[in-house]
Amino acid sequence: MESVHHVSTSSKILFGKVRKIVPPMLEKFHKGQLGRVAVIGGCVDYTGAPYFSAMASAKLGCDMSHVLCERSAAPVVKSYSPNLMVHPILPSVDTVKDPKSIDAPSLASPIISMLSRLHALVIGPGLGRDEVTLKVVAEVIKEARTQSIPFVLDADGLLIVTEHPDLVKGYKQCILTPNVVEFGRLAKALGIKVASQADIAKNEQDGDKINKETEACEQLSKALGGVTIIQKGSHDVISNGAASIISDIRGGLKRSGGQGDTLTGSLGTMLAWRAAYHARMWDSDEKDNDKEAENKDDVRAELEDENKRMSPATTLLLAAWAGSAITRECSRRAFEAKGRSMQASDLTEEVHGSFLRLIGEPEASKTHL
Ligand SMILES: NC(=O)C1=CN([C@@H]2O[C@H](COP(=O)(O)OP(=O)(O)OC[C@H]3O[C@@H](n4cnc5c(N)ncnc54)[C@H](O)[C@@H]3O)[C@@H](O)[C@H]2O)[C@@H](O)CC1
Ligand SMILES: Nc1ncnc2c1ncn2[C@@H]1O[C@H](COP(=O)(O)OP(=O)(O)OP(=O)(O)O)[C@@H](O)[C@H]1O
Ligand SMILES: [Mg+2]
Repeated sequence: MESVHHVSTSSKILFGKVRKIVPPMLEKFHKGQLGRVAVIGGCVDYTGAPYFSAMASAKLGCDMSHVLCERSAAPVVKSYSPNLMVHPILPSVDTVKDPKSIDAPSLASPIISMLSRLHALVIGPGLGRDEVTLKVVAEVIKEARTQSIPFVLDADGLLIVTEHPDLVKGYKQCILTPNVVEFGRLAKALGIKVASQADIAKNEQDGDKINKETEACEQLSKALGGVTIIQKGSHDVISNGAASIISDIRGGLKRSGGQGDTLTGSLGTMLAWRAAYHARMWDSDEKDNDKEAENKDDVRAELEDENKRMSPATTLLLAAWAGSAITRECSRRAFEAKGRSMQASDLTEEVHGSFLRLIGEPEASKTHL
């Protein structure tokens, strides 16, 4: 199919480039430099999702993991792990005086005041659909964008985009992670006609199926002004509208809920590391490259040259691909150990092993281990 823009670089080469954006572990670094990530989510109904996301982020290797959740969820999430910093600062209809006339920017201010100290946000795991919460989170998204803080949007966070696409339109520091149903909702909201996954599966051969799905993902990304999207499924399609990468690392066969949370947490840490790479936090052997990748040939050229520094457009796609690959490997390993009894928490325990197997420590770390 002519109209899709696949970058079909091998996984081995991609993992080599992922290693370039993983900060080495050096004695000179202080607490926080390997990543300060906050998950915004957790409400009366869902406490597992923000926990799985924040733990994946921590176990992949960020230094500080925060959860910003609704008041009723906080003691529960805290009880799962003392490693997480849990802040009960997300308002809901139950915690404001008059839910019909709220001052959303002022309710959002405790969260907004934390933003400058964070490297990345994951918005949506277990957020719920409380009308007050969603209005406040929309304010946080606006401010995060103003401050150029990268974020991942998932689950109920995607509902905010479905209702207000302008919040993210054209923002080049975010990743949307819709499942099949969420992708359909987003496409409908943006007036894009896409064949349903069921129709694609019924009518197309494997190669055509991937092309059709990629075409849909590229269209949605373009409609959102080039936002990076991971369309989750039997393989994950990752696109920024101009270039697309397929993640087809083998996963497990159990489809228990909550696996998407390992993905969002991993992405949070990858985004924090990507920011450190672009801030040149450590010495690199890559040659400077001032050009921003604009199309699939530029992206491929940056990915396939071991010694060339990558531009932010390429590292965003690569971070998305790495998060997807790690999650699928976690699922494969957890499924191998647990079979049909596998649960989301089993993926959490596989994050570090998956990182080591797929990516491995950067060279500079090795001398210190
Ligand atoms: N332990 C937890 O706290 C969990 C909380 N979760 C939260 O639950 C809330 C709702 O998430 P949902 O994902 O249920 O979203 P929705 O409430 O939008 O439901 C999506 C529905 O689509 C179905 N579906 C998914 N993939 C499909 C496919 N390929 N083909 C056909 N149907 C498919 C699912 O079974 C689900 O019923 C979110 O806030 C989410 O973060 C989930 O992440 C699961 C784990
Ligand atoms: N058929 C499949 N084969 C292999 N991996 C899959 C398959 N379907 C989904 N996955 C993987 O599982 C992870 C979660 O995707 P899924 O579609 O279950 O998201 P979700 O519905 O948002 O999950 P959650 O229950 O966490 O909200 C992704 O990393 C995806 O690659
Ligand atoms: Mg989900």
